[in-house]
Amino acid sequence: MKVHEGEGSDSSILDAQMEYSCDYAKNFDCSSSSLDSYGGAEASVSSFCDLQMRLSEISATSVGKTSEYMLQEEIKDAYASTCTIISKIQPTPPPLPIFLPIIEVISRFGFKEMCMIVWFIWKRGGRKKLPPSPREVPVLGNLHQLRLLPHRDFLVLSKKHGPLMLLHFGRVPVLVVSSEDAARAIMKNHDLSFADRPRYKAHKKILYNGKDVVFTPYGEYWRQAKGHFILKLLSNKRVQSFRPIREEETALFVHKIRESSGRPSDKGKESLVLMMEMTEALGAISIGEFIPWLRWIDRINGFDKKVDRIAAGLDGVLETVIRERLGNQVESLEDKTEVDFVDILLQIYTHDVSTNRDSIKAIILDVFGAGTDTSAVVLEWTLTELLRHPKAMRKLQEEVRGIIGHKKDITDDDIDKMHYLKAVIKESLRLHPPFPLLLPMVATRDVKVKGYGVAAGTVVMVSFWAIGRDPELWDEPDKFMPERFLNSSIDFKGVDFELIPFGGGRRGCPGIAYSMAVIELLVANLVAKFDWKLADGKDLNMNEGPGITAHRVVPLHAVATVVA
Ligand code: HEM
Repeated sequence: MKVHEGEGSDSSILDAQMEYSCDYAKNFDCSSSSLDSYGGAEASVSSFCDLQMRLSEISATSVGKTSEYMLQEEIKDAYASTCTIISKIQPTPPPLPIFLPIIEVISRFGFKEMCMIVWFIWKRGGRKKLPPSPREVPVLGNLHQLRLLPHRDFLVLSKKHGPLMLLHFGRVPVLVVSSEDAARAIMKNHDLSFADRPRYKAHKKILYNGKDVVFTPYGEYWRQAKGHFILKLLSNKRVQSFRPIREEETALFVHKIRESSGRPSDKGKESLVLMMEMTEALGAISIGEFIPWLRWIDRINGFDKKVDRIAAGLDGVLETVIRERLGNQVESLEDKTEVDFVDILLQIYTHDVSTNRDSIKAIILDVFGAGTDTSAVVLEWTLTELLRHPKAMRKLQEEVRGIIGHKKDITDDDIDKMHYLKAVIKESLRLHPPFPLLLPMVATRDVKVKGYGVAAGTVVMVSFWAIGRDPELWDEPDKFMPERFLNSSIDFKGVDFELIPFGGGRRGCPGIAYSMAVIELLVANLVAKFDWKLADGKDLNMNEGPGITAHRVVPLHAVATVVA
């Protein structure tokens, strides 16, 4: 083989090819075994070497000696052998027309340039290799494969098509992520590229055109508003300062169960119904969102009207609260004995000119939607599992009652010692995450994830429902076994991707410490002060209802007996 001076030696070209083929194999996620099944890495490299020799001989000897037509014929032959070799690694070789300019380049410049072009084409080919997809139907894409509980449908589909699966909702590409390592790739390695959220009609209408944090697009407004959450509403110091309110509310809750007279007032009930409707509307898949020319269906089936009604109803409630609170507002929060989220937000509103009333209302909705509703879901499922597993309930009651002794109130120090309680809550979050699909993200640029191309604009749904039940990660994944967390360092703070009920990366949940403080205190009180049994003694329906948060489809009906 003739190598021109300055173009490198045989071995450096070979090295480059080795490197390339390994890199290529990596990009396509070919493990050595999958390469072996294509004839083995060594076989590929030696074939590349033969090819290189043939091509370089042609390019070195032919130019000027052979007519251009003959040269192109020879090179086409060589191309055919390349395709055979490439097809062993890459399912579809580049079509011949793409190769013709390369023939042109070889005849004009030489082998090195050709290598660069082939490398470029392969790289592009790698980026364009799309994740596997189930079969689509015209217009709907894969929408016909989804029913009321998409997380359950995705789990079934991903078992067939893999942990990175590309669906189409109408014409919108939707990447469903169902494994721990794929979630890590997206939420850690590429989290900036997936930091946006989709902009859906219901979010815009209910959340003041994206003035909240949860669904707001990634950008300056998000940065500023999330800063309010992290620094002013949910800092460790603030979570500590909410302790008296937490304890008071827990005591009230316990009192209501004790008296069995826990009926909310009509006004409260109305707001509660609106909140439930909000979470349902925010999680609904509206057809017009994905197939624009079918938007009229949302008008006819009443979806648009429902969203308008919910938005107006919530705005009315929020305006009443804000007016009442502003009327009683004190100059500084220091002057108040008990401070809650609304007080803090109104302080921001009155002192920070860049924050307007809509932002405050949208953020209050985040606190209630992302905060309160999620905790209610965790509480409901945790009690459900404890009722279905009397041994676990007994073990938890023994732990909690043992630690508090004859004391009336449970303190944060007591909670710190309750390891089984923490394991019970983790196990409940693993099996029944309030957001089974976390919250949707959007790719802001073309990205390559685990060898697959993900185009800008693709909506990404990470199914923690699937990850939490992955048999590769969990023994007997469908069983409720809090013990699995007793001697384990796995936590839900967004570092261990096998347990991400709060998401992770830059769009991760800022409310972990706050919600854990509330949930742990509530569960500890409920099991310490009451014995529980199912109201009708029957086996429980374990299905979730529709909506962005996974409530029980049938509300839990349990009977509490006060412990003497
Ligand atoms: C058990 C309780 C909770 C669960 C399971 C939960 C779960 C989640 C999840 C899965 C996300 C999306 C994360 C991602 O995209 O990576 C999220 C985001 C968020 N959560 Fe929570 N959350 C809970 C409690 C709270 C609380 C108490 C608050 C506030 C009071 C809160 C405020 C937020 C906000 C503002 C975001 C949006 C963050 C962003 O987009 O940058 N959450 N939460």
